[in-house]
Amino acid sequence: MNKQSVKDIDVKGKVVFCRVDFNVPMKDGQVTDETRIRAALPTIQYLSEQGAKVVLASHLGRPKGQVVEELRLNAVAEKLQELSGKNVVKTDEAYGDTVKAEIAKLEEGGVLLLENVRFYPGEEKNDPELAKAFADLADVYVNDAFGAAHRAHASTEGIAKHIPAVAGFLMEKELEVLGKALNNPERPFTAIIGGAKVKDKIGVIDNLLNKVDNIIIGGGLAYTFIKALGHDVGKSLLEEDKVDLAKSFLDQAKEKGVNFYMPVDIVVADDFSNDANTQIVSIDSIPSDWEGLDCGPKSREIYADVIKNSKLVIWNGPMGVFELDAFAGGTKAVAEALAEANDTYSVIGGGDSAAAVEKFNLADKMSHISTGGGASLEFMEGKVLPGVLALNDK
Ligand SMILES: Nc1ncnc2c1ncn2[C@@H]1O[C@H](COP(=O)(O)OP(=O)(O)OP(=O)(O)O)[C@@H](O)[C@H]1O
Ligand SMILES: O=C(O)[C@H](O)COP(=O)(O)O
Repeated sequence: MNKQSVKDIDVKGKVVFCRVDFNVPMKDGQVTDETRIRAALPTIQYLSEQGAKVVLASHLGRPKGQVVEELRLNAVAEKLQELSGKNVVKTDEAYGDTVKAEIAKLEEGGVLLLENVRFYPGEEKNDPELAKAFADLADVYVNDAFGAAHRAHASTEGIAKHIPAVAGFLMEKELEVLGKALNNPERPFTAIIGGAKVKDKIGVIDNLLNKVDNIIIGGGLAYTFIKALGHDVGKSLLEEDKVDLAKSFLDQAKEKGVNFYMPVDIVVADDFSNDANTQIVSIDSIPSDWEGLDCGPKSREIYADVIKNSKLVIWNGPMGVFELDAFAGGTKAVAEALAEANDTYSVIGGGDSAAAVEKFNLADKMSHISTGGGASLEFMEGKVLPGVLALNDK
């Protein structure tokens, strides 16, 4: 990496604004997967041991510039305290005089977590004033939020214009491992894209079509493609205004010789719950009152075959609503195929995909579990991540 890291600077006695990605899955106010918090610990511990005053900043969810009570970082602070064994001070704001006063009370090695930075409209707009307000809290900026490095926001990019800016250990490790896989990828190279953030992910496919040999589409994303083939999708997740784009991807895949795999059968349900009535239907027979929540057994077999014949697989986004056992089969089948494919280098990206692999106890069978979802995808597409670009060169 040609960017400076925490090892290149002296942080003793300095206030370090450390951007982390604590955008973790939550349920009923509790953190349900702590992978991203654990992943940030080496940098936090190091800064603390070096005598820095560690001010952590993160987003959680998409509160769209407003305070959303359920998206406060209090539960995250508690989890961090438990995992790090350090007292973690939590502020209810992310900048300003009250925060400054709390930072002034921190001892060397102390750790403080700011409130969700996305409670402020300026964060996602990369507002220079907000970036300056963040910078005013600290002497040094450390970016360890690989998962948010594809966003040019005030706490991931703007702040780096004001104070010395370096990478944390997690950021370094992610760039190194993913960079190795990407430069000269082993082939066949397969991308598996699923999940629910259709708008985010559909654009990524455009670039991947120039890189990979196989694309597997699953999860909520699949229905926009099923619609593009001219089939009705009932009540399934659908991004109507992306149907034409999906169509064009199918054409491009043909032109470029990329094998494009979509579900051939679907588990549909009459309700979004474990107790729903379900049936397995082919993609041209989704009943109008039902919604597709998982891929069916035939699709799973096809996907497993492609995976086992690949040398490099990147996987982002679950194949179905894996949180509900009734719709976890497709995601589990993909995870198992990856676990069994000994000759395949597997890169898992995305909070939910990582959580799924954990849930099936297969995490240690994967080659690399990235803490980045969209970030790992954009990196693998070959894009320069703004959060990385903004850091000081070596
Ligand atoms: N068919 C479907 N209908 C509705 N939701 C689905 C469907 N399939 C999967 N999902 C949901 O998609 C969610 C995950 O989507 P998401 O795009 O956030 O993936 P991710 O792996 O977390 O990636 P990222 O970190 O980039 O967000 C899960 O909560 C899952 O229940
Ligand atoms: O979960 C992620 O991929 C990162 O935390 C970024 O979140 P975002 O997609 O809401 O920007």
